[in-house]
Amino acid sequence: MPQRSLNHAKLSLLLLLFLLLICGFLATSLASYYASRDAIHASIVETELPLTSDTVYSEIQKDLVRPVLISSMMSRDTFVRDWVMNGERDVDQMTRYLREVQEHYGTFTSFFISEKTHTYYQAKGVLKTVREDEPRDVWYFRVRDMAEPYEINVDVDMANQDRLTFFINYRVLDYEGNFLGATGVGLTVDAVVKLIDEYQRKYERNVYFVDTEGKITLTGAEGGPFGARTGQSLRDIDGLENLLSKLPKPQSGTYEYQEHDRGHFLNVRFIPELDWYLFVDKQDSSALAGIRQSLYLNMLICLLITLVVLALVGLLVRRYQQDIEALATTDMLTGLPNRRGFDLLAGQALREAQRNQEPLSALLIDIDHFKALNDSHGHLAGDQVLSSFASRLRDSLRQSDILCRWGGEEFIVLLKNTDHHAAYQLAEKLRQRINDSSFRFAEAELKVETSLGLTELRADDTLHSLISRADHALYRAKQSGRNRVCVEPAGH
Ligand SMILES: Nc1nc2c(ncn2[C@@H]2O[C@H](COP(=O)(O)OP(=O)(O)OP(=O)(O)O)[C@@H](O)[C@H]2O)c(=O)[nH]1
Repeated sequence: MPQRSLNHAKLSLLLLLFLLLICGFLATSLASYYASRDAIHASIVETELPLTSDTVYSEIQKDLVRPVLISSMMSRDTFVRDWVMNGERDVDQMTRYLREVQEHYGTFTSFFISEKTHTYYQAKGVLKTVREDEPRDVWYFRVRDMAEPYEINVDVDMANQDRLTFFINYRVLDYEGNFLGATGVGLTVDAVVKLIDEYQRKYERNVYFVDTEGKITLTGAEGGPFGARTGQSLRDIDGLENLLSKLPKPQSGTYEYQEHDRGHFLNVRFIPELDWYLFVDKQDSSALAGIRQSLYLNMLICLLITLVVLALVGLLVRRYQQDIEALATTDMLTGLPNRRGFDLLAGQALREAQRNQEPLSALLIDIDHFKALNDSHGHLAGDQVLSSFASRLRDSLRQSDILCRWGGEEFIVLLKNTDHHAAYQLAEKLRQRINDSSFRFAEAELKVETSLGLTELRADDTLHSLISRADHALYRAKQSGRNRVCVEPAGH
């Protein structure tokens, strides 16, 4: 096969291998990436987010249970009821009572509002008188009319610089069940804010509360989604269009939405005690960054493995190619180049000699009566003689000379930088040396003689014309009695 199509086949093989490996690696990497992505996605949507939401919810409930118990106890306290029924005479007694509750239980505020006088008592004394037409006092009249024993209300506390406070408003009844007023304690939302901050930090997600109208009611210290503040409506937050198209009004459930280019997972849960929704929001980049990174690492490793495999296969193919080429150009018996090998070497030697105008001689050497040697001593003996004969020729020549087995018992030598005079001397020396030596096979000492045909390269010679002249010289040597060197002059 010509060299070009060999190279082409080699390139095609490497390319095919590259495509196969890359496609295989890509397919497995992407399949495992998508499988892990789906698993992470499912675990976030089905487990993680609802779990965080449950945890925050139960923490809030826990924080609210204690004040509910304290308020319940206050509403059943006989001192409170007796004091009201006795005409609310000594304000200090009530103030002291409320102060005791506040200090002992560590609440933020404690209060009692009398139905009879509409007086608002708290730990520091009388705060004010509640009025039905005062929006801030609406809560009291709501509690008065409600059927349930208590409510949890999130409101600003007027007694404490209007700080956002959880109020437990308990109805107080006399021994016959008549409404006497409302009592209870208030807690600031600081504890809940801390809790939100802790969850946000720990789980890398955004936690905030939204009322039924979509207004943000409570966030961590750093604000709600994209730094939004309490009181801001979700509708006014840039980037939430996609969420609002899915969730125009807060509603419990799990949602996915895009904010600019980033994907989000969102869990919404209604908290009946507060009439608020708890939003737990996780950005998918933080969730999926890890597996995306391992996908890139995977692909890099695959690419490296592919390149290493290709390099190894390339090397192997080259080695095999070289071995095959060597086999195709070498004679197995003598280890000399064969005719094909000779053509490759001789062409270049001829071109060099002609270009540099240097002399070059061709010498054809043929063992005389080799058939007879084969016939009388066997083919193995013939082989042995051929192999040893080749070695002796090689030992008698220079490294730069080109020696090949021309076929059968015939050898050819190209003597570089050698004119026919010098070549003749060398040919004679070779012939003589062969004559004087013998070849050992088994117990026998075999002797052979050689005929040699010699010619010198002409400027217009081709390899073919050069060898033809040498062959002609050899023919003459054979014809004129063998065991001699004949020269074919370059002019013929
Ligand atoms: N043992 C052996 N014999 C070979 C090999 N190659 C060719 N021969 C034999 O060499 C012999 C060459 O015979 P011929 O071409 O008649 O030449 P010759 O007997 O040397 O006679 P002249 O060349 O005229 O002196 C043939 O019998 C071939 O079979 C080989 O690799 N090993």
